[in-house]
Formats: sequence, C-alpha cells, structure tokens
Amino acid sequence: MTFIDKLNGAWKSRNSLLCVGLDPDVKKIPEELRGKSDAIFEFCRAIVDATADAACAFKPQIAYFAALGAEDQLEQICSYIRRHYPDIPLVLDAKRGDIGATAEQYAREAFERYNADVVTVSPYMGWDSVAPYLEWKDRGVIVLCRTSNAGGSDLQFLEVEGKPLYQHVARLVAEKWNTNGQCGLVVGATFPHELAQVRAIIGDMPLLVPGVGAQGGDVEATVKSGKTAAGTGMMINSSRAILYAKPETGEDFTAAARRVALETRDTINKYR
Ligand SMILES: O=C(O)c1cc(=O)[nH]c(=O)n1[C@@H]1O[C@H](COP(=O)(O)O)[C@@H](O)[C@H]1O
Repeated sequence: MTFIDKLNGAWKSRNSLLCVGLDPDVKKIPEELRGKSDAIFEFCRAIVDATADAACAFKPQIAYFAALGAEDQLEQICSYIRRHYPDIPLVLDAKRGDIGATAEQYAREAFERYNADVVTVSPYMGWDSVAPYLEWKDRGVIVLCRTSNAGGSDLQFLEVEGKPLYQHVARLVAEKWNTNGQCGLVVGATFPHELAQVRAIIGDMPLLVPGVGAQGGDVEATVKSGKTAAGTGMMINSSRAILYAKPETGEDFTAAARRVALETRDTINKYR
C-alpha cells in the first residue's frame, strides 16, 4: 500500500488528523524506565499503545535515538509500529538533504532499515537531492517548506521573483517534484497565514504540520487554514505536550499522554 493510501485510510478509520511525535528525551522519561537497557523503546512503545486509536500517524525523530547510539531502539519501535499498527503511517523525521549518491543511502536507511512510509527532507540542494527517494514508488517524502521555527524566516521569507521562497518550494514540489504522487510538505502550525497560502498552491497534497502543543500554535487557525475540502489533508504533529503530559491524580504517564492526545484530536476535529 502506498503512503498516501495509508494516510487516507488512517484519517478515515481513526477520525483523526493528529500525528503523535516520538521525541524520547532520556532526561524526561519516567523514573521507572530509566535504568533499563531498552528504556527508549519501552517508553515509545507505551506511548504508541496509549495513543494509537487517536493518531493518523506516528513520527519518530531520529536525533533522539542517534545521539545516544540507540538506533537499534529506533529500529525496534519502527518495526513495532509496522507490526501492531500496519494501517498507521510511519513518518521518519530525519530532515535529510544531500547529493544524489548519498541521498540513495539515506533513502535506504529510511525505507529499508527503518521501513518508514515517508521521510522528511530539505529542499535546499534541489531536485537531484530529492529524486532518489522518489524511486521508491510506494514511499513518500515530506519536504520542508515553511518550518515552525522563527529562524525559518531567515531564508524561507526571502523574496524571489516577487514571492517568498517557501511559496516557490510549495509550487516546485506540487508541480514538478511529485513524480510518484507521494510527496508532502512541512508547514508549521505557528504560521497559519502561510499555511493557507501553501494550501492554495498545492491542492490536496498532504501537509505535516508541527507546532501545536509545546510550540503554542493555534489549533483553530491551523485547521481552518490548512484543511482540504474533505476536512483532511494534514498530519498535525504534537510531541512533547503528549509525551511528557503532567499526570493528574491517579494517572500514570501513559494515561496522561492518552488524555492529551484525545483532547488534541478532539479540538482539531471541532474545526474540521
Ligand atoms: O519536520 C518536523 O517534524 C518539524 C518541522 C518543523 O518545522 N518544526 C518542528 O518542530 N518539527 C519537528 O516536530 C516536532 C515538534 O515537537 P513539539 O514541539 O514537542 O511538539 C519535533 O520533532 C521537531 O523536530
């Protein structure tokens, strides 16, 4: 099944546009897991099981694993998601971007080693740096367009031929780069005006929209600006606000994560 088919299915079956981000910071994971040799995997597995019925995607961020030499635990959580939730797209957040021969290796890393449905990439090095990923006909790439961070403005807002650079990226991906029909773009929830501009350029292409929760993006403005006519079109990511939700009385970390995930899904659904 292609990435896009899977995503369409998950939007429908889970009635959710929420992407649960897996950014496992060992300093923040619960005390009881910390001593274990596979603590990162166990933490992520508990979060995945607690939130799967509220999620249209899971997005592990590779740096949290690689910085500790814990890629084996990233492999474990990716294969766990594939095995137990085969209908939920697995987004590998790696923000790759390199020349073609190296990109071929990054594509193998994302799609063979981690078996991800889709990987995040930077457009900065141009078409031939993205093309190797598109050789994988059923897998996708999500290209950084208007990122959620303030510093994204340094380059993405530069005027080129009368339009900000991020709009050129949106047009390029929608009109030229999407040769396998599996591409998407990243636009931050912290930039709802730009989200609407991008949606107007790209039609129904899916968007990964990080920035709600810990980064303070406005859910109502995000959904209204980025949704398609069908009321879908987005994987709205929240990581820290779910992973490290403060437990209320009687809750453990999984119950707290589940509560926040359900609340976030429901708030998103209110504006679809
Ligand atoms: O590509 C991404 O996922 C991404 C793009 C972007 O523009 N902004 C952004 O925050 N992200 C990622 O989305 C996640 C946001 O995490 P929280 O701020 O904790 O919800 C992190 O894994 C970031 O690396």
